[in-house]
Amino acid sequence: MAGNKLKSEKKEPKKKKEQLPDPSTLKPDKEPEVKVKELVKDERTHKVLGAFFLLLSLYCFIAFTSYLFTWEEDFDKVHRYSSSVLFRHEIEVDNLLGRLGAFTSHWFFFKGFGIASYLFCYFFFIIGINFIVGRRVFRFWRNVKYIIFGLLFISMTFAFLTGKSAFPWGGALGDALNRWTSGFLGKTGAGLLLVVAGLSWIIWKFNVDFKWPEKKPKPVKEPFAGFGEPDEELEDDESSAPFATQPAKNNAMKGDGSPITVIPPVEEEAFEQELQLIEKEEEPAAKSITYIPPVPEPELTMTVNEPEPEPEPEPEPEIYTPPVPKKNTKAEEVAFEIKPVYEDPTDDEVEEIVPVREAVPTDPYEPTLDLRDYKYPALDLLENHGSDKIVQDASELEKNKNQIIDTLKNYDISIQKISATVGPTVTLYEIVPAAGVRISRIKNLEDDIALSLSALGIRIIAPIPGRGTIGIEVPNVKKTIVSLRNMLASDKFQHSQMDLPIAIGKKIDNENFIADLAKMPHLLMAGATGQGKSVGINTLLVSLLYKKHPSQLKFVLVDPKKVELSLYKLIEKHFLAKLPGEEDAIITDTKKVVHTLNALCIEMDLRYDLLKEAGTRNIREYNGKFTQRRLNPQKGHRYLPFIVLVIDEFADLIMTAGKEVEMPIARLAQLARAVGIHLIIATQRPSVNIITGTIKANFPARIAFKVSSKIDSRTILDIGGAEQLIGQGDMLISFNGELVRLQCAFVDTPEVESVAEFIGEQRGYPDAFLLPEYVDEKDMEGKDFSLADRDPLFEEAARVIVQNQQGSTSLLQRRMKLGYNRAGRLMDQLEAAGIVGPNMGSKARDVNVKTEADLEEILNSML
Ligand SMILES: Nc1ncnc2c1ncn2[C@@H]1O[C@H](COP(=O)(O)OP(=O)(O)OP(=O)(O)O)[C@@H](O)[C@H]1O
Repeated sequence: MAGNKLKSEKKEPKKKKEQLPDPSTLKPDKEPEVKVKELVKDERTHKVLGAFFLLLSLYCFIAFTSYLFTWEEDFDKVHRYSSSVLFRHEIEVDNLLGRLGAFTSHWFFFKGFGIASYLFCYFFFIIGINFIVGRRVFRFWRNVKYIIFGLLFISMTFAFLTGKSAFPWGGALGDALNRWTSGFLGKTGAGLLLVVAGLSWIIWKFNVDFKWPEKKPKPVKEPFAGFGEPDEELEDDESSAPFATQPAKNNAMKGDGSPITVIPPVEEEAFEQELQLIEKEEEPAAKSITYIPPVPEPELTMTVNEPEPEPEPEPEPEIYTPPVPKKNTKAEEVAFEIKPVYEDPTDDEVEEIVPVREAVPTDPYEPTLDLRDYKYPALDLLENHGSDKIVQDASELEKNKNQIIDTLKNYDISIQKISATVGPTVTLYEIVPAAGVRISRIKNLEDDIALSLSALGIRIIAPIPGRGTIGIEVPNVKKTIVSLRNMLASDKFQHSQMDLPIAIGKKIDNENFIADLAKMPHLLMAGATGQGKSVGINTLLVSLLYKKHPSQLKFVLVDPKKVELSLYKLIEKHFLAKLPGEEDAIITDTKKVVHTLNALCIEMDLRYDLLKEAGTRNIREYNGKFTQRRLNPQKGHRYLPFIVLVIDEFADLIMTAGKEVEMPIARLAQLARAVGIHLIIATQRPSVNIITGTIKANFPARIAFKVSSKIDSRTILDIGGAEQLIGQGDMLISFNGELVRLQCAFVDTPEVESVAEFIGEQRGYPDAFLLPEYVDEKDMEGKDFSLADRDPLFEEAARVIVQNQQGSTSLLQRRMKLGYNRAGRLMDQLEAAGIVGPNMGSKARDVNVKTEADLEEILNSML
């Protein structure tokens, strides 16, 4: 490099001399082209344009509004002189924005679109905002379509309704449309056309649900025999009416009216078999071919492991559809079968009961029916970044091999055999040393070998575990980008039955490294800035989005840097979880992070209670039982989605909140795996005060991108090596006791954006998934026993206790989604109010109030 530099410096004066005779001719040609391009791309140009459009929008708005009041006075002047009014100083107009305002408004209102002209203010506004913010806050083409429809529809409607009014309500366009349509269809026909167009738009936009009012089925007790008393609230739920079955509580809360049903326990089906099958995962063996180059020494052969055959003209499925249990269709069939019975009842009460008994046992709960129309993102939303074909340069291989042999020879180390495996970023040379050579000697020569190969990022693995060889990894001159698209298209990912499959990257032998986050069960990522952490996080998140349904997975995203995860805001109503009452689902504020982590701990405790009550050991067994309808939603049971907590900059949090953050994270990391809560934590600074012993002990799976020192590498991986990586997604993953070098799959921000947009545009839940409420201990201090300062949930808690006649704190926790401390405090307040008796150790407290009527009296007297 330095040599090159010197050469070019030396040459420069010569060049100048040659060009002296005609220096001016080239300049004017080149410069403007570069400048215009740069100018168009320049962020500042966008901001200036943004400001211009916003002002234009405001200008039009003021001019139009002023026109509404001054049009009569200004009409003659503007109409008579047309555009020349702009240049006649003697003409005075009343419009607030002078002659230009009067002329523009006249032009838009009278000659154009009437009152619909306000849509232009909106149009300029959205362009302005998009330019200023620097991304598509408003979707341009969609808005253009709405605006064109609005201009036609509103102008014609106003022209139709206002008839011969002097004010140009519909403008020239509205009048013309109205005249033509009324002539063609008649006045009534034109009116009907407008009504139909208006209604069609409303239906299209809001997907209005037309439901015939249904009769309320009489409460039925028998089908619930296995569950105890049915809940009033559920009986009243109208969405359950057609089949006289009850929606599961969590589905009902999400309110999409899907006929998801709660039914009595059924006999165990072959469901368990299905769950067991999920465990199996086949790993296609990497093929290898042998290539023997002309080696001078007789014993030395060289083996090149060919990359796995290209994901051949892979029949890429247009839309990836994960295996949804066939039971889906079954549920629908049942629904259709039942309907006729319900429509034609001779005796309402009897007919309504029958379907419940018949339909129930065959209809397993299917969480994906919450959003039954949900479409998984298609692979073509992602890009192919170059070909995934690994470039093998035979001369480069030969040269490196000879250099390794020579270097070792210089230190009197002879070898028996050398082979090479070419990966996407590095080539692994495996050496079998001659008998009697000590491995530590080769290891100590790491730097010398690196120097002689004049390459950065040499890593020596001595010995390669389980192979009896010594590995030397040398970076390839030409690296290959591993596209996430190709990894997601691979059979291994497509047919994976893992709970939370994540496509991480490619191994040196070109095999896809796809792992199950649920088994990891948490992941710690570290890497110096700019080495590929953010891309890595996106890769993991996008993999999960391609495989999971919104009902099965929720993300809690913590982004102290505020920009890295903001793209995922679009999927808030599908995949994000947040605290009740929070506006933003993506958490950027440290205080809120502490609350969210504690809320997650509460969710974890609640889930453990549910698991315990269901007699299950983990989320899989629990959800299995729930889908088989063996758990009663009225007792607080619900389908549990996996929750993945992602923290993009952990160091930042520890610096600002220290123990407050560390404690809940350590708790979650220790306990949350069984209840389906998994953590992905990334940090730029892997120092020991950030990645403490407690944290490390609970994150067995760790990823290191390039770090700045060997110490950092040791902190994260317990071994050096990550400082030798070459950046741009080159990484080491320590998982299952193995250390593997991978090239991280690459997904670019626009790809993530289009996946998020694709999901965000679909119908979602009414809100993000709500985590349990967390009340800061400090906020509640001193309020414990004072009835005047009762907890806001006091009355609700009292009702829960009296309805169930069970004075148990864990009942309050489960039913009201509360943490242990708050539930305990509520119980103390209930005791102070005489509603429950004193604490009786492990037994539930006595409930002193026997009926709800008595309770209401007590509550009223406390007001
Ligand atoms: N897997 C990859 N394959 C190819 N190039 C990559 C890969 N990962 C990252 N890069 C390149 O490296 C650049 C920096 O990556 P990224 O933004 O993920 O770094 P980072 O570690 O998150 O940095 P920071 O901590 O400053 O946010 C990317 O813009 C991209 O060009």
